[in-house]
Amino acid sequence: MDTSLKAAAVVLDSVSKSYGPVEILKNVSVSIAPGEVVTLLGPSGAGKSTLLRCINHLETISAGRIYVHGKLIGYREVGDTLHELSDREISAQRRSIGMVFQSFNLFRHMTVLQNVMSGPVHVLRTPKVEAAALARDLLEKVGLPDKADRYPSELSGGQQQRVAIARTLALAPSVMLFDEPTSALDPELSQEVVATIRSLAEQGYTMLIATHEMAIARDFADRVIFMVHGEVVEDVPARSFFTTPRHERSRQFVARHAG
Ligand SMILES: Nc1ncnc2c1ncn2[C@@H]1O[C@H](COP(=O)(O)OP(=O)(O)OP(=O)(O)O)[C@@H](O)[C@H]1O
Repeated sequence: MDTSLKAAAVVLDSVSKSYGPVEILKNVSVSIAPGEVVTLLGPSGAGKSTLLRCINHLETISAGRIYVHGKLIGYREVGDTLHELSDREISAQRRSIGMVFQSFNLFRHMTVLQNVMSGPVHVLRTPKVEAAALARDLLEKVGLPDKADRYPSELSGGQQQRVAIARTLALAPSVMLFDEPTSALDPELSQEVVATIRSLAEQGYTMLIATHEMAIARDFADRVIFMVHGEVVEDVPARSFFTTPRHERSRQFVARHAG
């Protein structure tokens, strides 16, 4: 394995993904360094969600390789042959990759605290007292220290998404993937979630964020990867994507979304 591959947090090496005859990701190669914050932009249907879902093996890729911190995702390589990992091994890999979804996915029958501690207790077998202390720290981190005993239905959408972020952090992921984390929220609540993501960025988390929220891309992301029809059209520092987009499609996208 070459050293750049080992040093990167996430590597997609010539990844393709098809559903039947339709190619959704086309030969995508991307590398993300530890601590980097990368936004994935592109029109609806570009393949952003699919790309994120391939990284934690929620989707099986059709060709190429994906590595997270040097570990091949979903497979074991023996010579030139790939052998699929067992469900157990795949679950273990997923644990190190946090994913935050558009729809929060909280357990409705559990309190906020129980939601955040559920991963450590059930997945990592952390003792409950320790898991509760960790969960309280994380609720503090996402700005919700006073909501521990509430149920998700008692919170705003923005607060629920911040609980979902705390729950993902509870498994101490080495990489965080966000799939449209603000698109179910109205603009004011989106801003709370953006502020939480910004604070994680400042703390050095490695993050790949598919979003239509330009504030994330423009204000604190390091890089923008712009996709159209399953292909990476631009992979550039965030600032230059907005000031000097290179491709016609990027120019149109910036004009439409970034005012
Ligand atoms: N399970 C599936 N079977 C067949 N086609 C699929 C499946 N999942 C996604 N697709 C197709 O793959 C393409 C990319 O979808 P994807 O959700 O990854 O795009 P996206 O860039 O995230 O879009 P959006 O911004 O609207 O969320 C779309 O044309 C979609 O219809």
